[in-house]
Amino acid sequence: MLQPSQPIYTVAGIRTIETAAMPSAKPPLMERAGRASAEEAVRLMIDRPGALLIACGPGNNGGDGFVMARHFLQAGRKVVVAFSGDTAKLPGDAKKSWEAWRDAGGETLSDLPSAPPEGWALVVDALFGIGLQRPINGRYADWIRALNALPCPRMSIDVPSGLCADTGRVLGVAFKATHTVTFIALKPGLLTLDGPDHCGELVVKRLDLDANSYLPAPGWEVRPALFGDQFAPRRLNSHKGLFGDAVIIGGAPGMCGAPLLSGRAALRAGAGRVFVGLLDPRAPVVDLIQPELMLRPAEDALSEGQAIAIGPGLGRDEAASALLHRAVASKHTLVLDADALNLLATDDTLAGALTRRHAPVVLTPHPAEAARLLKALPDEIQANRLDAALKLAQRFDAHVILKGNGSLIAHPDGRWLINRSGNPGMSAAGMGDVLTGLLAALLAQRWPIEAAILGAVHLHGAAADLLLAKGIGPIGMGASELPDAVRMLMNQWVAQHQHY
Ligand SMILES: NC(=O)C1=CN([C@@H]2O[C@H](COP(=O)(O)OP(=O)(O)OC[C@H]3O[C@@H](n4cnc5c(N)ncnc54)[C@H](O)[C@@H]3O)[C@@H](O)[C@H]2O)[C@H](O)CC1
Ligand SMILES: [K+]
Repeated sequence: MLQPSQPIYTVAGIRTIETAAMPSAKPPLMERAGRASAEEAVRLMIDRPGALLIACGPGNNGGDGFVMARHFLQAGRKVVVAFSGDTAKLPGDAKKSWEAWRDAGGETLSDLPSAPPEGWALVVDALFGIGLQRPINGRYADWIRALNALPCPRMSIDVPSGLCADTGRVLGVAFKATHTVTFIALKPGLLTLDGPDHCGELVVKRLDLDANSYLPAPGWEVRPALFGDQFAPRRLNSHKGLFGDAVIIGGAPGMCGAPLLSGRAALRAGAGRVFVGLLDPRAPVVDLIQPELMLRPAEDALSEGQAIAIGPGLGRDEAASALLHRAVASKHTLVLDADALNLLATDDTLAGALTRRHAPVVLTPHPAEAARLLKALPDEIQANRLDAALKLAQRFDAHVILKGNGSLIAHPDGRWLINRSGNPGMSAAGMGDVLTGLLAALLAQRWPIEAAILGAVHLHGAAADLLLAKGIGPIGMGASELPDAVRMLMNQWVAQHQHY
């Protein structure tokens, strides 16, 4: 009997269902995938009595669809299968699945049928999975457009058809799922670029982890425990020196807002002191909204602090370049953002000096800055974000945060992960400045470099998610609203931390 699947736990909006203990002689992988898909579909159809439509493709993704259809047929549900290929050309397992569907009395239509009067209970995309090789066009594209227009839940098997499982790019046209059941492990393309817009609610079915065709996209499962003692409660016998000095440097004439945003964020994320070095000779000597910030002429701020973030509103003139050279020559942990990245992109001596440093460096480019650094076009960066992030990490021997939907973190040794927090409310001016400030604050508090990077990126997005949950955004969410939400999250995590 088909039972609806029950979530074991939800992390960052992704439910992961551990497959119930399998009989010793495990059924073939496709059987397990098709059944797992059917169990998920039952959950989606609980209050929807109508028929189920499954569109099958020419490969094993289609095979999963035939297995799923057979389970529904044997459970007595009305199920319609559309398959426009040649069953004789189906690959091995998929052919067997189709034959089992046929032998169970299932019929296969060669075109998409029109919806019954009561509408479909659910439509299932079993057209293409990880085997998509080229942009989808012709009849499959017509099917996808027609399915996307249907007013009912839409479920994808493994990968929304038309989405590249590696990069999150849409090849031609892509199925817009309300739910995606992916197998064995998350694929990077489900988590970055256009993946999240096409997956809907994402469920990972581990299927007993048989063929690990993809490395799990690490880092998507971000939980306080990842940060170890960083969230241990503060000792009573504390003083601000214990929480470090963060330094933000930027603020060329007319661009002081950016470093002030970074500085304020650094305060909210717990730095003991925050120095903001401003290039503009007419810059204010105090931030009247946040007088805790210690404003300094930029060249004086360089000698402060444990961690220096340089770039917000820095500008690209001689003075900015000279400051950047001094920062790179320093022994500090360094965060390069915004104009510091643009200067780096055109200054090979800086690049050389960067790779000779001992203290860690973090680059925080958005796609256009990454394109300048790699002498590429922004579209090329977005075409394979993971590749671009890894290339930057290697080229500059630095840790990299490639910002955007599903921000990518790449380390110089080639390890990488994708952040799952955040939402379109972050598409607003100043959000990058806030991230830079968060990073400087965690580094100033002597977080290990990888925890600081993951912490800053995750908290940045999680703060935006918290604001969204309160009805603030996505329209009009302001960068200066994030730091208070970050502070709330960090203190919640401290409260959750085991005290003994
Ligand atoms: N690997 C695993 O761990 C599991 C895989 N399963 C399922 O199998 C698919 C992958 O199957 P595969 O046959 O490799 O690829 P697809 O089914 O995605 O399709 C390939 C099929 O489609 C043709 N094709 C590719 N691009 C196009 C295009 N643009 N237009 C037309 N035709 C195209 C190609 O020639 C092939 O014929 C995986 O996603 C899972 O769903 C298991 O069942 C579970 C574990
Ligand atoms: K699919």
